[in-house]
Amino acid sequence: MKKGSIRNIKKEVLSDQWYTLNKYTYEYQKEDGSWETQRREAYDRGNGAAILLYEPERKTVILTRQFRMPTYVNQNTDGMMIEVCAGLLDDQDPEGCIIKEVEEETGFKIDKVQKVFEAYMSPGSVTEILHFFVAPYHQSMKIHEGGGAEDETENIEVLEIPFEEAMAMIRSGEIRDAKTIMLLQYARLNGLL
Ligand SMILES: Nc1nc2c(ncn2[C@@H]2O[C@H](COP(=O)(O)OP(=O)(O)O[C@H]3O[C@H](CO)[C@@H](O)[C@H](O)[C@@H]3O)[C@@H](O)[C@H]2O)c(=O)[nH]1
Ligand SMILES: [Mg+2]
Repeated sequence: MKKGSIRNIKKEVLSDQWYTLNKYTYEYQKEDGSWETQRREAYDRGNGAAILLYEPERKTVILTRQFRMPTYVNQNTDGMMIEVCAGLLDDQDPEGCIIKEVEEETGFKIDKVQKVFEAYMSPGSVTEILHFFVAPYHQSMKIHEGGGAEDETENIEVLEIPFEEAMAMIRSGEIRDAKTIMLLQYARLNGLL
């Protein structure tokens, strides 16, 4: 039977600039009960929240387009990514965070969101848990242009796209952000649109 317990955990900070890269050394108990020493690096940038805004009558969704440097250095020619609205929690609760993030990034003022699931997005290397939400929107909720917080260099473009077109963009590879694919597929599976 798998034991899977660990002991003697030691943490070493490798980098602590914008976010934190830690290296953990620990003993891991194997199936036969013996202990082996393992080393793993874990990138800690806190937890996050993401949301699909959808308009049931017009069958559209709100997505964002922004430059993502880590993708630019790995096969994404112009570094631009089409994503659902998302942000880091900092010290907020996931629901409060996503409502604020929606207003900053998309310019929509919403007050009700539905949590649909949460997920570790890259469990071998990143500590983050991402909280996933959906919420209907309407043009009357638009209070400004969006684009990201004034003090952050986000330069976010807000897109309103027919749901079917967004699904086709997954197939064509124009959308290849995991959280966005997960929420669009949730919408399809649950008949939101
Ligand atoms: N100066 C500086 N700024 C940074 C750095 N890394 C990120 N930023 C800035 O930090 C801000 C974070 O913006 P949020 O909207 O809060 O987060 P996010 O980057 O959109 O994160 C969302 O997407 C991620 C990628 O899918 C998710 O990992 C995350 O949970 C969240 O959903 C952005 O303005 C970004 O440019 C850095 O190394 N240096
Ligand atoms: Mg964001």
